[in-house]
Amino acid sequence: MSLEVKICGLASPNVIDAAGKNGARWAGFVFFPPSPRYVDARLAIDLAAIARSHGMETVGVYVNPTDRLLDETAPAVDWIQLHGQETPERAQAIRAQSGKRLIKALPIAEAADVEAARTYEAVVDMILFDAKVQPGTTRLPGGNGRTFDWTLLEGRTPSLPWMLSGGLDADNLAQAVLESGAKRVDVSSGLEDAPGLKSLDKIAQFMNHARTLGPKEQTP
Ligand SMILES: O=C(O)c1ccccc1N[C@@H]1O[C@H](COP(=O)(O)O)[C@@H](O)[C@H]1O
Repeated sequence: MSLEVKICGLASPNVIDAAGKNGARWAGFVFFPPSPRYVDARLAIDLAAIARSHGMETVGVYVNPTDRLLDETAPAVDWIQLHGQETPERAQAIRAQSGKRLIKALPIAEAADVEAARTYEAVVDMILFDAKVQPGTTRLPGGNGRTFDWTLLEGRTPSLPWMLSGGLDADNLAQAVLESGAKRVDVSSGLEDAPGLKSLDKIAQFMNHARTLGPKEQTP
């Protein structure tokens, strides 16, 4: 079993085919309109059918979502990734209402940021450690291609499954896994030729590297 990979910001059938054929576990759809990777509910439902036909699980990426958005996109989504300022209470309510598995993204710049994972341990199924962005430098809380100091995760990771993201690509993947100890990774802009435009070659190259890394058994 190689490293488990989520490829995020998928918006067309050929890219989903490439992710599936190359062995990605998760296909991510971004439901945040300012993103160049945004897809609406209707498109996501069609794309989810393709992803599932490859055996992939689907992840909806949300930033402080309304209940209405969660309901509209529900058929496309196996996992909900919360990438905004959702509190543990809000995460718990979304999990109870949707019946789906939850991923909470946490922005990381220093050791104290990693500790925030503890407050979500009882209410989500997975933590995603992503790079913290400086306020005012981008409209997006994720998908910015920025890395953080991966050694910050050493000895501080939560008891529940967690995933690493933030600026990963084929060139830095091995180092990121070595320094962080990640068994699961999430990648988006590092597989693009332009914002929102995934490269089939970059997907294949990244997945080739991922196959040489990671744990020997599948995780929950
Ligand atoms: O990709 C986006 O546009 C996006 C928008 C809003 C919230 C999250 C988003 N993407 C997530 O950001 C991380 C890191 O992405 P990258 O590899 O640094 O480009 C990843 O979890 C995406 O799911």
